[in-house]
Amino acid sequence: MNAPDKFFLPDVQASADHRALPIQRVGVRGLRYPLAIAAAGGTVQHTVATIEMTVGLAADQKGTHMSRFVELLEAQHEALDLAGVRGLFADMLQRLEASSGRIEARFPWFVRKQAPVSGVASLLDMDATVIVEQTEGGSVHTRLQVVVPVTSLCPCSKKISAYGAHNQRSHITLDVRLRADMELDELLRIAEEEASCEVFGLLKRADEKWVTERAYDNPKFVEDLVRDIALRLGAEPRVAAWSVASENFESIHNHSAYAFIEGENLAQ
Ligand SMILES: Nc1nc2c(ncn2[C@@H]2O[C@H](COP(=O)(O)OP(=O)(O)OP(=O)(O)O)[C@@H](O)[C@H]2O)c(=O)[nH]1
Repeated sequence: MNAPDKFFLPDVQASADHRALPIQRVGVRGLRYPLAIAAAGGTVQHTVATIEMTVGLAADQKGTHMSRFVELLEAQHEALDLAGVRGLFADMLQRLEASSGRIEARFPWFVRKQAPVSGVASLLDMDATVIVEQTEGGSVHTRLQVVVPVTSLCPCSKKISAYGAHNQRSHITLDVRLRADMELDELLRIAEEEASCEVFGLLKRADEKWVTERAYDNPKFVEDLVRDIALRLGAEPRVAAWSVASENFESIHNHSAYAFIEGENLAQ
């Protein structure tokens, strides 16, 4: 079927608007697309991202040209590192004739880990989000967000009990605005190192003994988790601003313990 001749189709989006109201963000969201992510060591991980791409719209313009966001993704054939996402962002502003915008790509990220005693390898999955944004007149910011699963063991329960201590899985969300690029795996390691213990996809009995005893030796409140990770991010020169949230899925309640902390790193 021949596409109708565009010369006879009015371009409503390009028409004028008279309400004197600029729009900060307009575009597409909930767009699921396969993405190739360039990771450390030259590896490439293929995943599926849920994408939001928006731009600012001037007060005198009726609509943005939404087809162009998807055209940009269609034209993306190289694996993306953070510089690549910033390049896609610059192309978006240019293609949509905009001076502000935001790209957010949320995707599952897999890390291959070795069990602590047996050394058996397996994958750990976590949620990751990359955001590149520029507000009107502002500079381009790159943000990473990861949700890391860890074990937390309660210091109070350990202190007051004759034996044992309640412990549970926790989700720790690290959100960093970068001065210089970091790898997702670096943020994962910071969260795991400050937890009672890290978690693994595959553990043999010798490993299970190791993780059980390590958690017991590293009791952490939800407050400890966010403060200890905040100290690490606060000391990281590649981070300009950060927030840490921990949700502990308490094994003694039908609700979670939760803490959130945020801060900025003064430029060195
Ligand atoms: N701005 C805007 N566009 C919409 C809306 N609803 C649907 N559309 C999109 O309008 C698109 C078509 O408009 P454009 O992207 O401008 O398409 P086009 O004019 O043929 O392409 P260009 O010549 O590149 O502008 C479709 O892909 C729809 O997804 C809306 O609420 N606002």
